[in-house]
Amino acid sequence: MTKLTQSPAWQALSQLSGNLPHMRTLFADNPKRFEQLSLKKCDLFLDYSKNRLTDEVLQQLFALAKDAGLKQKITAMFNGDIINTTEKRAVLHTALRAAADADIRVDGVNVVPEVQATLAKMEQFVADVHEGRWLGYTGKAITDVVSIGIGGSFLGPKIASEALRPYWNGAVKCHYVANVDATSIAEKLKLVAPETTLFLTSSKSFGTQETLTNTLSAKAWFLAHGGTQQDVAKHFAAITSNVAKATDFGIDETNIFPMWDWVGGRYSLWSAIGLPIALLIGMDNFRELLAGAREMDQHFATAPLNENMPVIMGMLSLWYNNFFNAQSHVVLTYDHYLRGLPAYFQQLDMESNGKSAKMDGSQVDYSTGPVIWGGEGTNGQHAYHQLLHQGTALIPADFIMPLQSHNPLGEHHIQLASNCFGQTQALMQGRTFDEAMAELKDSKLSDADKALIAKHKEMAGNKPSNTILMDKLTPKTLGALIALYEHRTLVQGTIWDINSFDQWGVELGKTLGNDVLARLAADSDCDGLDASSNGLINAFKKGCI
Ligand SMILES: O=P(O)(O)OC[C@H]1O[C@H](O)[C@H](O)[C@@H](O)[C@@H]1O
Repeated sequence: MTKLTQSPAWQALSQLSGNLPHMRTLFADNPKRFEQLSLKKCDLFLDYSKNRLTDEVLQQLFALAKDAGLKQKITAMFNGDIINTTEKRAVLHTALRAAADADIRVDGVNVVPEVQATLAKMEQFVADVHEGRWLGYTGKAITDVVSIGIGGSFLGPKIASEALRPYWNGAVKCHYVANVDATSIAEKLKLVAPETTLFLTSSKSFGTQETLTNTLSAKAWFLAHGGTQQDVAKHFAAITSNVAKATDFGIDETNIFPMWDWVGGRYSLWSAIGLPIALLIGMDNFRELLAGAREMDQHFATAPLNENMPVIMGMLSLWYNNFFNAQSHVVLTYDHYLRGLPAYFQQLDMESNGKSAKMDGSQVDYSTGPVIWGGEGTNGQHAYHQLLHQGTALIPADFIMPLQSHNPLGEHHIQLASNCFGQTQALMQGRTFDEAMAELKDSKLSDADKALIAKHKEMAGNKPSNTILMDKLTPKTLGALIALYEHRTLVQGTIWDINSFDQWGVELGKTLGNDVLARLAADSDCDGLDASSNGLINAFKKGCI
């Protein structure tokens, strides 16, 4: 057993997990449960009362966090200490949204002035595009931006853009290309004209196969459709920490926006990687997004553990993962604009906490990051919610809903809210056999059939959920919400003693992909790998099955 699983708090939680009253009882026994187990911070309201929680459980969860040195880890992150130890890097996405006069040092140098200078460069660029000063090769203003990137250099900007649709100012359209599948870029290029299109390549490393291939194809298309080599500087820009590679590739140095090795890809939408967002919503709104995240940072850095929203959410999810064998966690957004958020949180959390080596290299003997998945409500209610209610797996859920809609229309929003709250209630209380029988009272079924159907209608309930509310979805509330989930990830990674900021598994995939590429391109048949891989590669080379 490891130090963690032997710790008194872990042992106590293990005991408590088997001896808890049903949540129905917890609510019936304490009329103040909602007031006591909810909090409002940074324009977000968290109701965590529908969880398998007692005061004792909470105390032990916070004791576990304290023993794991969570407070110290939070401070170390904000200070720019090298907490990404396998890559020897600081983890400072928080510096990207820090106050302009903050002093955050990496290797003794304050990084905030560089961040502010980049924001100023973004501001100028966005203004030039919006106000028609940035002209294409025929002298026309830019109407379309094609943003090329993948992973952290794609999903954050795409999802945030989608979420902030009501704030688009209409100056430009933005199209995202990630997949190396040619269909992805081919379909986008059908929508744009070379003389009015700006290509933005987002790649921290400027070495990612998909992104470079898509950028090369974009450039070839540009040159084949009227643009010349001299015109490239008017139509291609990049965001990268590898300026040399980007200039070698042919991007004009003045069109390069910097990022830094202390920003992880999946934490980078706050940097110039967020340029497509700024082009859609304007720089003032982009700064609001940063301000929302900054507020959450201040809260996370200063609030005591038991009043700290990311800590509470992180510890609750860990409670189910480690003590109830919950292998997945579902995020359900009751807002169409937030429909992409589950996929973004999936990347954020699973790439961060999908680890099994501890910081010292030894293996964990407890489960770590769960599968994160989800979708928008109410759609999921007519599909996978069935399994949430009656399946054999315990799946804790986060429900997220703004109280005011950007599209107030008839009864839509009140119905949406009724579904959201109704689902959390159903998950918590379930339905007893007697209740199911009572519902069947007036049916014409025989008593035996009534009893049989009641067995199928019976639901254990006691299924945990959090509900996160905000007045309205704005750049600021979105910033706070995303930062909340970022910090929740750190909380769990700290308790599990894993590095939430590297991604060696993803990198193995990249390396093997390159090896296979060489074999696919070779003249001779492949026979050097396992029989399955040889067979698949040779089938591709033949071009038919
Ligand atoms: O921004 P890039 O260097 O092109 O990297 C794009 C992505 O590559 C890999 O998949 C990493 O695991 C991601 O974290 C990263 O965001």
